[in-house]
Order: sequence, then structure tokens, then C-alpha cells
Amino acid sequence: MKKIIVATKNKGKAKEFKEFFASFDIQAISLLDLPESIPDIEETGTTFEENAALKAEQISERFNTAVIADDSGLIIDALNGRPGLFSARYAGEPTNDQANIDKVLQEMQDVPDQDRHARFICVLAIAQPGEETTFNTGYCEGYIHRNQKGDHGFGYDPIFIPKGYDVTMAELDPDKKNQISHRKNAIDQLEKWLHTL
Ligand SMILES: O=P(O)(O)OP(=O)(O)OP(=O)(O)OC[C@H]1O[C@@H](n2cnc3c(O)ncnc32)[C@H](O)[C@@H]1O
Ligand SMILES: [Mg+2]
Repeated sequence: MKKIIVATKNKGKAKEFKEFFASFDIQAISLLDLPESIPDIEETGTTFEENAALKAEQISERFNTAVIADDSGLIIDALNGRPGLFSARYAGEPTNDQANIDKVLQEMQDVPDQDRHARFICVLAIAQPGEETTFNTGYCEGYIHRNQKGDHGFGYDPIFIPKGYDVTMAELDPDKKNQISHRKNAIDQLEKWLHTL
């Protein structure tokens, strides 16, 4: 089976990449699967692209092979785009999904229903030895719910209601999330490239 390294230490992301790539007969190997421990990559970029490139390029250089990285986050209109680039560390470091959810819900407390629009973004970077890094972006539109519901998925899924649904992303079956998510929409753009692997 063909293999590709996905430069993430996020368990939830890693699971989704494995599911997506299995349908192309490709095994996704995350940084959590490697026998050696990989130092954390500092996400010092000022855009999702820069952070995705930092992760993909550093791991590609280390293993001299093609690597995919994902920099993603939640963009909330009523919070002027926050948590945005800082989605992982919104309530401080180390990353804590529950603390991040609590902070968003608290900040959104007085925001009326019609102003609760938000979107997930996923920027994928592909770094390959001797080639320019390439980028693909996917979005998923929706709303921030008033409380958290559901145990599937990860991160902000329990407070995000995708547009056209009346349940949170964390209440959806994981296969359903994988049909509509920002990550799915970004990975769809890689289809041709995945076939060349
Ligand atoms: O950098 P890596 O190691 O990939 O893992 P990370 O969790 O730090 O990932 P990011 O830097 O890209 O931060 C993205 C944050 O946005 C959130 N997020 C991203 N995709 C999500 C999804 O599909 N559902 C819910 N939350 C998501 C998630 O909580 C992450 O903490
Ligand atoms: Mg990160």
C-alpha cells in the first residue's frame, strides 16, 4: 500500500486523514505513528498557509519525502474572525479543546441567533523534495450553537452546526462529517495528485 506522512500530532485530524486516504488506497502516517518522537513545530506564521508550510516543509526535509500538513481553525464573524489562526491555543497553552469551547461560548453569550455565522477553514500544504510547496483550501460554513452537544469529532465540533443541519458536527456520524467538512473540501482538490503517488 502507498504511504504518505501527514505532519500532524492531532489525533482527531490524523483519524480523518486515515479515513480519507484509505479510499485512495493510501496509508496516512501521522507524527503520532512514528517510532521516534518529533519535536513540536512552532507555528509562528501569520497565515494558515505559512503555518501549514512550516509543518509540511520541516517534516519533508527531515524524512526527504512528500509530506502533507493541515493548518485549520474556526473563524467566527461576531468575534472578528477569532479564534482563527489561534484556534488551537485560544484559551492558552497547552491546547485544551474544552477550555477553547468554554471561551468561545462565553464570548458568544450575548450574540443573537442571526449573528452567529462561522466557518471552519482547512489549508493543506504539500511539501516535496526539490519542489515548491503547494496549497489547497477548504471551508465549511455554519453557526455557533449556544451550548455543546455530541461526542464525535474533535476540537470545536460540539459547538458548530453546519449550514443546512440542526445538529452539531459532533453529533453527526463521523462518515457524514467527512462528506461535508472543510478538510474533505480541501482534500477533494488533491484527488489528481493523490493518484500520481
Ligand atoms: O498542528 P497540528 O499538529 O496538526 O494539530 P493542531 O491541533 O495544533 O492543529 P492546528 O494547529 O491546525 O489548529 C487547529 C485547531 O482548530 C480546531 N479544528 C481544526 N479542524 C477542526 C475540525 O475538523 N473540527 C473541530 N475543530 C477543528 C482544532 O481544535 C485545532 O485545535
Ligand atoms: Mg498546531
